[in-house]
Amino acid sequence: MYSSIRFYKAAILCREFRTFLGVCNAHVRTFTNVKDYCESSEKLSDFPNIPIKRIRNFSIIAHVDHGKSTLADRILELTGAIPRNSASQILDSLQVERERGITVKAQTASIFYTYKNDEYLLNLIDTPGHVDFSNEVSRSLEVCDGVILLVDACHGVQAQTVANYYMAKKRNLDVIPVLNKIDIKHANPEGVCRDLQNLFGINPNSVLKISAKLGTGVGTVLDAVIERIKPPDVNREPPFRGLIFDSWFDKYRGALNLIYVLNGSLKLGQDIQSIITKKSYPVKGISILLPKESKTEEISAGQVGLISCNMRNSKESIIGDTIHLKNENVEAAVRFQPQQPMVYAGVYPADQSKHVALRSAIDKLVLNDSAVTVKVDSSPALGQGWRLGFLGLLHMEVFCQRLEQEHGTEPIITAPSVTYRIVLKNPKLIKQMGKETLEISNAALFPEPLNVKEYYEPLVKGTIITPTAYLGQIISLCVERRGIQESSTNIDNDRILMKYILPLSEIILDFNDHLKSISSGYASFNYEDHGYHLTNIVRLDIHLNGRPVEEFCRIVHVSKANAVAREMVAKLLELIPRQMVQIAIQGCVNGKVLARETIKAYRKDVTAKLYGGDVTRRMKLLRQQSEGKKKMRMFANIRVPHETFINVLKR
Ligand SMILES: Nc1nc2c(ncn2[C@@H]2O[C@H](COP(=O)(O)OP(=O)(O)OP(=O)(O)O)[C@@H](O)[C@H]2O)c(=O)[nH]1
Repeated sequence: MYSSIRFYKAAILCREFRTFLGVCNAHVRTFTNVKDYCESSEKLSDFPNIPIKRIRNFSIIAHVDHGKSTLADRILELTGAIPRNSASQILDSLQVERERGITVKAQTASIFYTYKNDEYLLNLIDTPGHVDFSNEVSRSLEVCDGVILLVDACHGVQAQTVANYYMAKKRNLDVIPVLNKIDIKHANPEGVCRDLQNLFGINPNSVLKISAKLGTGVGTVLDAVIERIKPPDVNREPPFRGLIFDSWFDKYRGALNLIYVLNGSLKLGQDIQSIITKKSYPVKGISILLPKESKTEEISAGQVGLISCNMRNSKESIIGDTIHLKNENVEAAVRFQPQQPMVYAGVYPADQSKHVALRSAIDKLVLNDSAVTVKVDSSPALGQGWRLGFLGLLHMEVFCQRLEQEHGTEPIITAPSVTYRIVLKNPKLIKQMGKETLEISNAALFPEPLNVKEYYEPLVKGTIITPTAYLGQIISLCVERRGIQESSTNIDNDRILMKYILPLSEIILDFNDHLKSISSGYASFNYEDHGYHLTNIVRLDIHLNGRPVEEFCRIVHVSKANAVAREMVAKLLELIPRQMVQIAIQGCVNGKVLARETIKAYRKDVTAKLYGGDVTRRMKLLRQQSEGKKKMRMFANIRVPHETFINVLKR
């Protein structure tokens, strides 16, 4: 059976060539038409029989912009999965990824590669680099046996390189160190190799040097994947067991589940059951992502396939769930450790009549972004909505952008906040709440200070890697953000790695942006959870014409209340457009006004039609106008543009 794969290949093969620059033992083909390749039923009919020892499952991990998606493109081209000179960043298929030029979703592609005359199936996962999407990386690593650790040969080891390396090592994955961008003139491969040796003990001789942009050495990377990454440790014997590691919603087929087969095999038409929900479904379709979806009849252990099974309710598809054949007993695969959200924000429909549509959009999107948590919430000003938990501000922005772009909704997003722990002292309130410690992320629910015994805030352990030239400014930034230095290590003569304990609330909004701007883009930052710590916080209210606007209120550290109040009021002055009434913007803590600005009303020239000098008439008209405005102010419905809610929070 397996030999027919080769027969098929011979038929559609345009040409075989050796990698044009790398040292490569492999035979690599290109195809004239990617459709031929993807839609060959003959090839895919033999797919389940590919021996386990000829399968490799691997991810490309790296710091932001070190070239993961570019390398994925070159690998797909080299193996003939996509035609040469296809659109770039083929696996970054979301509109938000193309617009922002970043990967936000891990993407899988199954590719075929011939190495020393043997056919191999490689399952490649391109992962995001930004810390806000590290959930995607850790989820992807659960179904991999090895990783390509890509490092930019100009910028060297960065904060996410360190985090990703340890994430891979913790899972006992084989690591292939690869230096990218060696085509750039000031690349310093030797220096970066030394850093890899100093930091991780990586032998410089094992480091591959490539240019993903030009394709230089990409063949050697594929050879190393086969030589250095172990085949999957799975079993083809029944019973069938599969792990759902990604899912998304298709309007015709319902929830689609990307599964990694751990045991046995799964055939079209069989009935599968979820270990968590106990619900069962007939398998309506099985496809392989080549990267285009290509139908097959069966997949077996070690392989990755997309299953459609008429799962209409997106909540039934759970990342980390184990599926098995109906009425069979299997053990659950190890569940992914869900990452705890770091930032919370309220999401409301701009128009309450769109509530159902927004709820359905959120449900569908959460299916594709399992790191987001959803709780029902309501606000007097914005009506019924939800409180969503995100891994960071960029994650929140991307999610909201996807809600708009992919689902045509227009949500209002409230101030993002971290979760504070508040220990109450008022016995009546404790009884009413049913607990002594409250977890509060919504400033609107902040209890009266006289009822509170202690406040706690979340901390993170941050890793900063920077050239020593920017050290002074970076230390000042960390001090300003209430950071405490834990350690500092020289990576080499020019670069330093520092560990800081920082309050999460001080870094979620713009810490990274500031760090980048003061270091001309050279410093990098990564963080991990570091528990809760005693603190002193207050609720800062923003009043518009004397009325508190709940969506703007924030929990701030006492030492920052004055500065934040002034800053927010000044920002709102810029962001709220002038209107027919005068608008007073005030920042208040416990009823005390800390800052105030006024937006002047438009002054319609009611005297325009008066020609000449009738002063008394002119004054009368102006008086009438001002009386009218007083009335308007009382009923004034101040128009605050949507983006103000997010923009006001960026420093
Ligand atoms: N000169 C040069 N540029 C490269 C090379 N590889 C990637 N780039 C460029 O580096 C930039 C970032 O590349 P991406 O592939 O988007 O990086 P990424 O790691 O996938 O980025 P994220 O997914 O956002 O983390 C792009 O402008 C690429 O064209 C290379 O080998 N040489």
